[in-house]
Amino acid sequence: MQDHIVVLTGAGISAESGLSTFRDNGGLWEQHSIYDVATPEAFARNQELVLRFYNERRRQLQSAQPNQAHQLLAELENTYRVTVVTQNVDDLHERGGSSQVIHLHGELTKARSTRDPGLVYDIGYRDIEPGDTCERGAQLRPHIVWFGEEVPMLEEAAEVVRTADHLLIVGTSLQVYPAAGLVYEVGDGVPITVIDPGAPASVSRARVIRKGACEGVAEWVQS
Ligand SMILES: CC(C)NC(=O)[C@H](Cc1c[nH]c2ccccc12)NC(=O)[C@H](CCCC/N=C(/NCCC(=O)O)S[C@H]1O[C@H](COP(=O)(O)OP(=O)(O)OC[C@H]2O[C@@H](n3cnc4c(N)ncnc43)[C@H](O)[C@@H]2O)[C@@H](O)[C@H]1O)NC(=O)OCc1ccccc1
Repeated sequence: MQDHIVVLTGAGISAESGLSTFRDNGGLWEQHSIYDVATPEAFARNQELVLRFYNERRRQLQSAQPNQAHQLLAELENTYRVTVVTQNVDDLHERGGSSQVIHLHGELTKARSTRDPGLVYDIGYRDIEPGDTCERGAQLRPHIVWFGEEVPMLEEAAEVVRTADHLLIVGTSLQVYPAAGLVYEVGDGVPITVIDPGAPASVSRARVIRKGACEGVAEWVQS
């Protein structure tokens, strides 16, 4: 039975693809307040501003490419069972070749109905405009988990982490919950590796590789 490698990723793994992280200097949350662009209240207050924020990020994503870290994780599937649990809303894991990706916080390339959350549409890199509606005439919104909103994939992700033979954590500050709490679901004695140049100190007994994702994942794969 192949070992099961679970990879928990954050914005840091896409930094070397040119996508800005959230908390680093010049990060997204420096340019925009979470409360103006990433909460249901913000959407109710100023739909146009929120849609523009995600349209800009979707356009940025269209010109971004998966990097060596994304590709190396995909190649691991030749030898191991690999599941990626990501906080990222970009599609770079899939474009890098990963086949098992759980998006905890949604996907930029999808939209959903504001009336019926079950109505989800693939929109590629198209903009969502005020007046764009679902098949029942309700405004569309980004298929993203905003702050204060439930994380529907949480239990499925926790189940995956519980079955890990190795937990690899790449490019996340582990400051957003309940996603950050997933590291505590790993089985006793299961090896944990953190790859992050500014590694958060919070993951006890983890092996830490203080390097960027591309160099760090390459080093880990060789080890
Ligand atoms: C700010 C934080 C304290 N707040 C929260 O966690 C809140 C509130 C909360 C809940 N429980 C708590 C417990 C304690 C405290 C607070 C809370 N959580 C919520 O609101 C969650 C929802 C949270 C999800 C929000 N959506 C996102 N994303 C989509 C949007 C969007 O993308 O626009 S979160 C978003 O921010 C997070 C950013 O974190 P990272 O990805 O780690 O990025 P960051 O910039 O922080 O770090 C980058 C790292 O990379 C490293 N790095 C840099 N360069 C490189 C490099 N080259 N290579 C490798 N690494 C690198 C850096 O060193 C750094 O370590 C990601 O999760 C990302 O998805 N919902 C909820 O609790 O709902 C209730 C509920 C329950 C049931 C029913 C109804 C309601």
